[in-house]
Amino acid sequence: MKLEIKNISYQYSKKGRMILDNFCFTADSSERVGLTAPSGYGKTTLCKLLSGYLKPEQGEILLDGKTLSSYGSYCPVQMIWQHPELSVNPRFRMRDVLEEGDQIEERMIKALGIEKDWLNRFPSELSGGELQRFCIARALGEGTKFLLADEITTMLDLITQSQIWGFLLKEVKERQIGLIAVSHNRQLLNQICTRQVELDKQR
Ligand SMILES: Nc1ncnc2c1ncn2[C@@H]1O[C@H](COP(=O)(O)OP(=O)(O)OP(=O)(O)O)[C@@H](O)[C@H]1O
Repeated sequence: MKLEIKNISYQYSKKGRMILDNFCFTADSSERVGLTAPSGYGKTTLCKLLSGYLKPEQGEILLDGKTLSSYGSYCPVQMIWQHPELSVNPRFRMRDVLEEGDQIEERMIKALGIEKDWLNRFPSELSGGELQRFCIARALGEGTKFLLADEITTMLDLITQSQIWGFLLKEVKERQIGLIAVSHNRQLLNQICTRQVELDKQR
């Protein structure tokens, strides 16, 4: 599948800076693309546009030639955020957090090291690494075709980082899910990506 960004422009307010200005980009689901740029250049904004959280003022985003909204209620481009505690409903038990997504296979829960007992807890009763595992599972529903990983392991220790990336790489390769990974860690991107793209500062 092909994810295309055609001439996207975006600014948060009319008087604000153009975060993306006539920006174009294409990725195939066989690829793992590393997205780099200094802080504030618009990497997260681009991910939010790509996953439908923000609407572009100009331009379009197409998956295999069709707009994301034409794919129904589950967006095939899923985003995993840097701060898992901000991306889950604090009033939901973890079992319900998982159910917000598409159908999630039991084997993924196991492979991510999610323990049965955690399913009954609230987000505040888990560590950041434990919580991020749930966010990763939730983003990997059956209908996912592209995964956007925005600094998803920055706050985790090296062992947890390596477990999470080991799982993710295997999963995206086996299921032919395209990956766009945002990180300031070049070494990580060199290891996991098939190519890297530097986002330029727009005017
Ligand atoms: N909701 C918002 N309202 C107004 N401006 C915003 C909003 N969100 C982000 N911005 C601004 O948009 C610019 C791009 O932010 P973004 O988070 O996309 O950058 P980034 O490249 O991901 O940065 P970092 O590497 O620090 O995470 C920044 O100048 C930021 O202050």
